[in-house]
Order: sequence, then C-alpha cells, then structure tokens
Amino acid sequence: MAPNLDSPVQTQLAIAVLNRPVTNEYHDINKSEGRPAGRRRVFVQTDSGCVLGIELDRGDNAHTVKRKLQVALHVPTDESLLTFGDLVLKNDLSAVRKDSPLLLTRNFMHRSSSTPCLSPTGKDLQHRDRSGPIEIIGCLRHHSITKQLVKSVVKAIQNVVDPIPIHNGLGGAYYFRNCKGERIAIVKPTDEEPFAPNNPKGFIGKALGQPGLKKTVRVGETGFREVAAYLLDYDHFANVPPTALVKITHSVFNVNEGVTCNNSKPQNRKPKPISKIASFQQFIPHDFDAGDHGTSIFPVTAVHRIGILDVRIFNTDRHAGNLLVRKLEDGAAKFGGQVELIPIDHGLCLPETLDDPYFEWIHWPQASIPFSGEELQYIANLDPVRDSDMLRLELPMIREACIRVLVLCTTFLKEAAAFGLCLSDIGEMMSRHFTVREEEPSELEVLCIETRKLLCDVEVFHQETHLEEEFQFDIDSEETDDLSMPKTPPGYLFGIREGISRNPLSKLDESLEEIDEEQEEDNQDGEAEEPNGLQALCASKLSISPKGINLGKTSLLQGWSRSLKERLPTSASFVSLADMGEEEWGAFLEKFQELLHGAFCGRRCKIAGRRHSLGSSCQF
Ligand SMILES: Nc1ncnc2c1ncn2[C@@H]1O[C@H](COP(=O)(O)OP(=O)(O)OP(=O)(O)O)[C@@H](O)[C@H]1O
Repeated sequence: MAPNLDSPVQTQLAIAVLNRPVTNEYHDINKSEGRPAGRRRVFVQTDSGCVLGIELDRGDNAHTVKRKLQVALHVPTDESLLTFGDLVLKNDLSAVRKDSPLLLTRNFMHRSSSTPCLSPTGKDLQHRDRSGPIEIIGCLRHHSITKQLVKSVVKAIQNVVDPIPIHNGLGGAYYFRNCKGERIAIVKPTDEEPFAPNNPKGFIGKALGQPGLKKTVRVGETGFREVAAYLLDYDHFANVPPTALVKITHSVFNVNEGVTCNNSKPQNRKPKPISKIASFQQFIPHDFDAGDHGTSIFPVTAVHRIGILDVRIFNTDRHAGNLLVRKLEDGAAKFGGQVELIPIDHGLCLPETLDDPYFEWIHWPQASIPFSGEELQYIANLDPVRDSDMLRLELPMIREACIRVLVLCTTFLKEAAAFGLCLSDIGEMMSRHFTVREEEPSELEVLCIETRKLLCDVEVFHQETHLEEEFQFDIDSEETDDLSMPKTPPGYLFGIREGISRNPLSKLDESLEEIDEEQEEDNQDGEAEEPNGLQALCASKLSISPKGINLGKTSLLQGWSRSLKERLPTSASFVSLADMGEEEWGAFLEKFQELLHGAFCGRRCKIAGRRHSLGSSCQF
C-alpha cells in the first residue's frame, strides 16, 4: 500500500526522524551554524506542497536521503523521485547547496489512490522542525531590505499579528504585517498557485512539476521566477519590489481536503502551523493598478524600463493588474510624471521555451517613443552570460531551459535597440499572431526556426559529405564485386531526412486534453526511459532537430539527467531551445545573431509600408 506523502500532520511526525542521521556518523559541531561540520540543511517539498527541513550529512547521497524520507514517511525509496530543478538526484548531492529546495515526487508507477494515513503518536508530535518561522532559501546574497522585512514579519508572527488572505488573483496569496498591523509583505506559497494541490480558490488538479496555467511554466515554479525578476532588475531600474524565496511556517496557509489525511478539517481545534515554500515580496502601498485609469499619465521612462525588463525575461503575464500605480506627492515626481509604476507578479516569466508573451504596454503611445540615451546605455551594458551565471548561483534550482530563453531575449533586445527599434516594435516581433484559423509563430520564433534549419542544413551537408566519402570508400573497396549495387547509407533508411525537411511552421495542433491523455499514459507506463535521438525528435515535434541526425544520446542530455516524462509538452512552442547540446546552442546563438539584421530591416520595411498605406488612405 502506498503511503501518504502529503499530510502536514505526518510532516510533523517526520521531522523527528529526518533530523537523525541514518548512519551513526557524527561530526564536530560547527559553532557558526549550530550544526555539525559538513552538514547542511535542505528543504524537501512533497508533490502536494508539504515542506520538511532536513539535515544532510557529509556522506549523504540521494539514496540515503530517500531512506531518511522512507523512514519518516513510509515511502519505499524505489517509489519516490528526488529532484532539484533540472536534476533528478540519483546519487551525488554536490550540486545541492545549503538551504536548497528539493522536490520529492511519487514514482507514478507505484501510485495508489487508496493511500492509508498513519497517525502520529503524541511523542512524535513534540518534535518540531528546527528551522525558524521564515528562512530565506536559494539566494546567497540576502538583500538587507528583505532581511529586515523578514525580521519584522517574524516579530509580528510571534506577537500574534495574523496575516490576511488576499481574495483577488487566482492563486493563494497573503499579506503579512508588522507589529503595528501594517501590511509589509505579500507571500505566495508555491503549492497554492493556480492548479497546484493546495490552491484555495478551487483551481486545482495538478501535481507540482506538471505544466501549469501556462504550459511552459510548471506548477510550483513561479516562486523562483518572482525572485529572478527582482535579481535581474539591476539598479532597481524597473522598480521590481524586493523579493526572496522563503520557507515560511504559519497556520494561515491553505491545505485542501483530500491532501490532508483527514477528510474534514478539525473543528474547534487550533489550526496547525504548516510550512510552505513561497515567494516573499515587499508590499508596496499604491493607489490603483494600470487597468483602473487611462495610461497617458504613465511616464515614458517608467513604461520603457518595465518593457525592457519584460522583454529580457519574456514575461507572459504583464497585464494591467500587474502594474501597480502610486500617486506621487508634489516634488517627489519621478521621471517628470505624477505617478510611479510598480511591476509585480513575475511568476510567469522565463518560460521553458518561447511562448506567446503578454505585454500590456505594447500599444501604449509611450512604447513607440524611441529609447533615451540612458536606456540605450543600460541595454548595451546588459550581459546575458553574466545574468545566467548570477541566476545559476543565486537560484540553483532554475532550469537551464529558462536561462536559454533569458539569453536569447537579452541578445534580441540588445541588437534590436542598437539597430534603432523602439519598444513596441520589439514587443510586436516577439508576439504571436492570431488568424481566424490558427496561432502563428512570432517573428522571433520564425527567426529561431530559420536558425535551426540553417544549422541543420549545415549538419546534413557535413553528414552527406562524410557519408559520400565513406560510400566512395566502400565502392572503391568493393569495385571488383558489384559496381551497379551501391550500398544505402544507413541513416537514410529510417527516413530521418524526411522528418527534418518537413515544413517547420506546421505547428502541431494538440489540445490540452490530448496532453493530459498522454501524461496519463505516461503515468501508467511508469518511468519513461531517457529519450534517444529519435524519441527526442518526435517529442519536439516541431523542432527541426539536428539531433535527428546526430543520434548521440549524451550530447542530447548534456549531463542533465531528465526523464522524457519530466519534459514539458512541446506543443506549447513552435521551436525548442532546450534540446540543443551546449556546442549546438553556441552555434545557434551565433547564427541567430547573424540573421537578426535582416529581420530588423524587414520590420523597418513593414513599418514604412504601414505608414505609407496610412498616408495614402489619409489622402484618400
Ligand atoms: N508587492 C505588492 N505590493 C502591494 N500589493 C501587491 C503586491 N503584489 C501583489 N499585490 C496585490 O495582491 C494581488 C494579488 O497578487 P498577484 O497578482 O501577484 O497574485 P496572483 O494570484 O498571481 O494574481 P493573478 O491571478 O492576477 O496572476 C494584486 O492584485 C495586488 O493587489
């Protein structure tokens, strides 16, 4: 019988066991950290959201961690999967830094719906997680403002100043207050996102790690994106409020029925504190949001700065409600305007592949005004490689696929701005077009498809040359046997070339239901094998993957151990960036940059054409 990984009650039971080493190995106490030297704490989240703070010993590996969890939660090790961002942890834990969040999911092959509930004993209940009410996780650099906010909120929690649930929005969110009762932070637990198991507003149905509201962003992964947006907003250029990823414990949080052991919440009993992984953002007092009034009062610079950030991070959710507006006192006017804009809610930025972005500002007049010298300088100073390194360091759970989107978009922005395009042009080139019948790829996506096709052609050319040479060699050596019967090169027998040369724009029209069905089947089939080249080619349906020719399994995976099942359904995208090996990705970026100039010239002609027809229609 399968155990219940999900019960918060059981979580409390688990803590006692988790903090005991599996072996009898003990180390010296590291005085600065209060824990034995060589030990580090990590936070393990189950696929329904419960969080366990556990201590890792120097000698621990994935198996011993799973054994600890087995003891604590009665989950056999072969029935669970431990992941850290892209990594499925099989043995080595060296990539896992202290205070990192790990995800424990059930191996679907063993999943059972008749999960029994183990009742904790009184003695077990006395044990508590050793971490404090709020622990900042992930980030190496704790920004002083966030640390100060955390301190104030902890003090308020200790003084029983309760947080306030927020009713608008689709996800679970809470205002946390200081001792004076003032709102100072907004906390959004990752397991209360739309579709996540503990969403308090009825939008449930998926486990953590599955594709979410946006198919290119997994459920439970919006929190680190909020932090990424803040970290990337150098010099507070776009005004993103300070944000951190935290493990936070409070009884206000939501756990849905069915996720707990008990089918009904205990009545007349004090709710138990529950630990969550959440984004923690400074609350910014404001007067309204950008949807409430006309947009003409928004300063051009503020719009440009937010637009620059949105383009870099490929924001798919910049709707008017995600721009707070604060009226400024006389004399405090920033950028010559009477209001200040505060961009919030970056949980749906940095998708795992190009998607359809949403830029509310795209048709605002401010976006058509050329960038200022200062803005151009800021853009010129952006360095996608530095950004990637910084994110990998600060948020080690971030997926490489998201980083590739960041690199691509930052490169695109830099070149476009240097060429002289304005924000609205850049936004339009990134946005998909909708015709009556279907969704068409954006100009940026078409460019990526072209780039991959060119790379693919080059590879085919090399392959053909190589095969011809081999073939020639074969003929030479067999000339005496049969000159009229050349051997067919092996790769061609499988029709690989046909697969590659099909129309790259023929997007697969796959419904959400079909994806769900596929996932169901996957689930029933159990753990899928890692993809070989052909499977990857099929999985990325649209992508003209040179890997179809180069069937090297290792180059496909590039050291990242990922199961096919773990990949996002690629039907959300016209082109895949994640399936390229490192070398190929480098070649792709080079070729992409070469093609940009032509694309920008094309855009300029389009604009000129539009102006021309507008001019003649006016004359008319
Ligand atoms: N930093 C902040 N300062 C002040 N208020 C905020 C802040 N962040 C969010 N809010 C308020 O909380 C509400 C919900 O937040 P948010 O939009 O981030 O949640 P959500 O569940 O992701 O919403 P949505 O469904 O619109 O995407 C916002 O409409 C806004 O009023």
